[in-house]
Amino acid sequence: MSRPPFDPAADVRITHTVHQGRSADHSRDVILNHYLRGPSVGKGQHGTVYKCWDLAQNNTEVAIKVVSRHNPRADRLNQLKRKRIPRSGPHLPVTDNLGSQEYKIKKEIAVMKLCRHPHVVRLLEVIDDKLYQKVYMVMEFLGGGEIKWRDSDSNPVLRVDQSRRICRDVILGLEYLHFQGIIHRDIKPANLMWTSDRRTVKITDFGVAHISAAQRFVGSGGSQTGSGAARSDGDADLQLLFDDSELCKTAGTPSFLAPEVIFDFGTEIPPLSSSDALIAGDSNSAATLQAPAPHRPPITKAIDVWALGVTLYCLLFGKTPFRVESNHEFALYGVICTQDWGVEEFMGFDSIPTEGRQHNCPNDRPCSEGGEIIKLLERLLQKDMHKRITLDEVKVPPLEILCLSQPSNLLINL
Ligand SMILES: Nc1ncnc2c1ncn2[C@@H]1O[C@H](COP(=O)(O)OP(=O)(O)OP(=O)(O)O)[C@@H](O)[C@H]1O
Repeated sequence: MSRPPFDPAADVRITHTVHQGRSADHSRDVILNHYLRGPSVGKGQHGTVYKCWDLAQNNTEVAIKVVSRHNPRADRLNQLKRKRIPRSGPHLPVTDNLGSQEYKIKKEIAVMKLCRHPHVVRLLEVIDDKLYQKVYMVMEFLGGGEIKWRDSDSNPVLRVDQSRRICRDVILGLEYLHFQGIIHRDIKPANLMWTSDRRTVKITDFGVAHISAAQRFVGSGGSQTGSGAARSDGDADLQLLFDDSELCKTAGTPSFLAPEVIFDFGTEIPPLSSSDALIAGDSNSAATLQAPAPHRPPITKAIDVWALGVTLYCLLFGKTPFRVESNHEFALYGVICTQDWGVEEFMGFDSIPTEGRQHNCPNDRPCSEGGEIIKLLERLLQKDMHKRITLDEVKVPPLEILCLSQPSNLLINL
């Protein structure tokens, strides 16, 4: 078997013994095994994340996500949702049951255990507290926080070169995930975090990620569907945990969902109120609407490429490309599936001219910087997943607008 072109998967310690105590000094801080617990740095749907220090490793900073193995409230809600949502009919349920809390944690850990890459948050240890039914996920600490991309008036706060650099890091991380058969399913700025020195961006939050046996080890180019096969016992275990039919379920964040995920909303568009008309479109928008394909396209890693396009748009313009004025999710899905996106006159905090949509520069002559980026966006935000650019293609000149071949050298000061 040829060696994968990336580092081998991380060695993640699995610990079943748990000692919890208080530090001997006045602070009486909580100590869990050899980790000193600091302040909470975030709360997700399923757990709380704390900044901690690894006392056995020179007080290295780590982040520990604490999750309850069982979350009766979430499990009950899941059951209720399953009962209330009609199984037949033209639309997929918006909030599919992705399984019990325990199943979710198992999947998140299985995904993170496969990963060891400079642009993917690293899982270091899992502490399994059977007595108190808690799981502690010890990760590298990302002290720079989430990417901030807009101000309170939805104006961009990042320069174009900064946005390019962020996307470059995400592409390298995604390329690695996709090679492993991992589809992240929730790429968006909130799941991209800075290291403390703000030099590197890492992909985080594998809460809805999926490992597709069919798409494992097939590279990111060529066919987006792939045909990988299980290679080891470990792979066979992953196949048991991850069922590819789950990929059809709607998971992720509405504004970032690819048209193929919400395909049914493009075939039968819910009525839009006049206020829900596309508000992203402007005089520069290319008005051609793409008719949905007659059959549901497969759900592949191309959904992450679409979400990357939405993310790049957000960083450049301070807003999402598809928007409806009401908070109506179905209306938004209709717009994503059937409407085109528009661009403003300038992009980024440094106001680089976009020069509108549809740049037709000859292949031997590059467009302006803004023009090249819009060309890239056109190919990332391609509604037909078969025509959407692959990550391999993004790296080929002249599209190599994100300087993927160059070492990262841009320090972001925010
Ligand atoms: N490795 C990390 N280092 C520093 N802060 C982190 C790290 N991981 C998560 N956080 C912070 O903790 C917050 C909660 O993260 P978490 O993954 O639990 O929740 P989430 O992103 O809302 O996902 P979910 O919906 O799956 O619970 C994040 O928004 C982030 O601010």
